[in-house]
Amino acid sequence: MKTVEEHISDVLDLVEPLDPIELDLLRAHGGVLAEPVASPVSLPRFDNSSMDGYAVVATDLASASEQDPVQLPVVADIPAGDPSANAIRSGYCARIMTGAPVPSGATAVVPVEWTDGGQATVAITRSVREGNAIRRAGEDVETGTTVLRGGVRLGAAELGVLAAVGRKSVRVHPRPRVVVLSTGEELVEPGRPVGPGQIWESNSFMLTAAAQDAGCTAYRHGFIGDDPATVLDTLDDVLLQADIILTTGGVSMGAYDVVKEVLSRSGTVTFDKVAMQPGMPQGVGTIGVSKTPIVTLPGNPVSAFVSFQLFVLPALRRMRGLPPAPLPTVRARLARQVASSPRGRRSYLRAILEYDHGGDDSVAFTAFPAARQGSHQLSALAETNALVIVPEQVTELAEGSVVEVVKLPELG
Ligand SMILES: Nc1nc2c(c(=O)[nH]1)N[C@H]1C(S)=C(S)[C@@H](COP(=O)(O)OP(=O)(O)OC[C@H]3O[C@@H](n4cnc5c(N)ncnc54)[C@H](O)[C@@H]3O)O[C@H]1N2
Ligand code: MOO
Repeated sequence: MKTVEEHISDVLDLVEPLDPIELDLLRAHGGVLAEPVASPVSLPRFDNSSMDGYAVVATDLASASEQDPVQLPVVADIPAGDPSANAIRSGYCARIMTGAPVPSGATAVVPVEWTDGGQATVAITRSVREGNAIRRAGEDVETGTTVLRGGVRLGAAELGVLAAVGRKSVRVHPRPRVVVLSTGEELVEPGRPVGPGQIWESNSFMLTAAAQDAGCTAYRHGFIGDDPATVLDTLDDVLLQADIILTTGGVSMGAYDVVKEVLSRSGTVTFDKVAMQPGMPQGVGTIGVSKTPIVTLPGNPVSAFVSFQLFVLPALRRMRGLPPAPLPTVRARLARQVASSPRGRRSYLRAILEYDHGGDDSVAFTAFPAARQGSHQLSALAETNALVIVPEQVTELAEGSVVEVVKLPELG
């Protein structure tokens, strides 16, 4: 059997960062920057006031006090955005608002709270240090400084920085387009009646959402039956809209395992058993002249979910221009025993992971494995936030054992 690591590496080998495109800022949100961005200007661009008050020559106020305020004539009124070149000299002041350019000659700004708020002349009751309440040009960013390096994910703060340095658009690796297609003759659209032997389709909803959570644009193509010609035609149809295709079902040993049958004849997909539980039957390769990557996940819902987290997520990260890191793991103490795990396969047990600050050693988490661990038992998955790893050669674990645990992505 193939190891988990071998399969991770085979899936990763199929993908590369998507070619960068220029996108307006809000469309670039969630994308990964494909260029370093330097600021063409200083930030702040000009000396400006950080408070509403009066621009003064600080030395004029050396003697100012509550009892003996200094009176100054107000020779200008400077709102934010004022384009005029204001100036003051000793013995005068200008009323100024937050963000307004400091007039030449001024050496400090006195907040309005230290004054009587006068408009023709103002009485100032406190002295002020040089530079008070003045934000100097370039003290945030100097012209030419790199404000964002290539490879960063564009979230709220990054978009703010880009706009602040005047960028309208940037080059980003776009969100990968993921098409999700499930197969199975037994499947019925939720909301429709189910007949004997039929079940409501769930994998494609789950994986489409998982791909969206992973920063992709995901399309739920839905599901198709087990007719090889239809599967082939459908794959042909979705090729154009996909950077990567995910299928579920039809990859094990059954007489009607249609994905395996069709893709064994066309494309480069190889099918293997991976030494893990759940998620043993897996396939990966490319299809079409475009050599679109395709990952064929097993049909059991828990198997499909776990396989997505282990194999597909790192590949999606690489396509987005990020390092293809796996999900993080932590060490945790088992809150209950694991009675059995198949020898020779690595188990990923669905579990609730809790931070345990009362721990008396370096293990700061406790893992509560779900009671229902079947590949079909989706309800247990819905309550969990982690996967306990039981190594290939371990067949049981006592309560209290320290284990490695994969943290599943948190909802954003
Ligand atoms: N003789 C063998 N049988 C099986 C083996 C094996 O090695 N030898 N492997 C088992 C394992 S492990 C898995 S996992 C499954 C994988 O089977 P397929 O990928 O071929 O999936 P299906 O047979 O189509 O479906 C399996 C199971 O999941 C349900 N299913 C499928 N698609 C959906 C969907 N979109 N939404 C909800 N549920 C779905 C389906 O009804 C089946 O119950 O094979 C084992 N068998
Ligand atoms: O290995 Mo299959 O993926 O559990 O049920």
